[in-house]
Amino acid sequence: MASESVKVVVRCRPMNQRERELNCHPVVTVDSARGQCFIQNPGAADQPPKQFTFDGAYYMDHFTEQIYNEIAYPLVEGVTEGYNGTIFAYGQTGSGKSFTMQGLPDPACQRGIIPRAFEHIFESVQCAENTKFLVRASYLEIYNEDVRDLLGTDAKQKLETVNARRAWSSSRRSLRRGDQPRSVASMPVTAPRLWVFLSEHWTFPPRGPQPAVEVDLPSPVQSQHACAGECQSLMSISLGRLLWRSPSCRWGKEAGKETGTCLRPVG
Ligand SMILES: Nc1ncnc2c1ncn2[C@@H]1O[C@H](COP(=O)(O)OP(=O)(O)OP(=O)(O)O)[C@@H](O)[C@H]1O
Repeated sequence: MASESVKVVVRCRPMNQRERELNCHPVVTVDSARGQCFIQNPGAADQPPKQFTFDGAYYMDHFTEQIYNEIAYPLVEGVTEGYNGTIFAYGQTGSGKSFTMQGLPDPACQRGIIPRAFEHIFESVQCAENTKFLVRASYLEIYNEDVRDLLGTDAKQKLETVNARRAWSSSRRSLRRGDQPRSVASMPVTAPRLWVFLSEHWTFPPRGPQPAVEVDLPSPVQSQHACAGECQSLMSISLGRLLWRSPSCRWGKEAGKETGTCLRPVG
């Protein structure tokens, strides 16, 4: 596969019962070795099929296991080394997004990408030496313009959204403040340098007087979270790759205590 940061793969699902009953004919063929997909116009069988090339192309007989190993595995490995990664499925309703992402428990080769990634991450955590990990999971749904926390106490409650201009000016302030205690020039050349994303989570404590900014360093950086009490993460923005770590690195623990990763916005 090419080494671009964004990779696109396509998966063609088998026809469903309705399509078979309607006597539909497949118009898609796939050349997996070349990552190519061909679509034949059924009304113009004499014309050559339209050809599309992707980073990967999978047909109806491919299993999610193979897709995980070829596409998701390297990305999840990167996450365990401190890189950010996202996998998302896109397609019209009924095209197989849930089938690929969540999958079936049985047969095992069709288990989805999400449970496979969880297993992969926790295996890596178990095998790691001299590194502490903090694994957090959130499960949000964005439906139309509404955001809901599916793991929240009331999964039907819509989360509050913030004015983007206000969020950005606060983010800049947070970045400037976070830059000050950051050691850059004094970093020993031999220090274990990791490219780490600084991601910012806007959080809204249900019972707190002020919103807190939580700066989260993804694994393998040891991270303690600033947010006191119950908070609901609304969005996560990757702002840059900023920090390094050594085994003795310590991060702030309490909200408002401005050490390490812990920040509070001025206004
Ligand atoms: N690769 C596949 N092999 C076998 N069956 C599949 C495959 N992909 C999808 N299906 C089946 O097709 C149907 C629709 O798939 P799925 O529910 O994953 O679609 P979806 O894109 O998540 O739809 P929606 O957007 O409506 O939630 C399901 O019955 C699923 O089992």
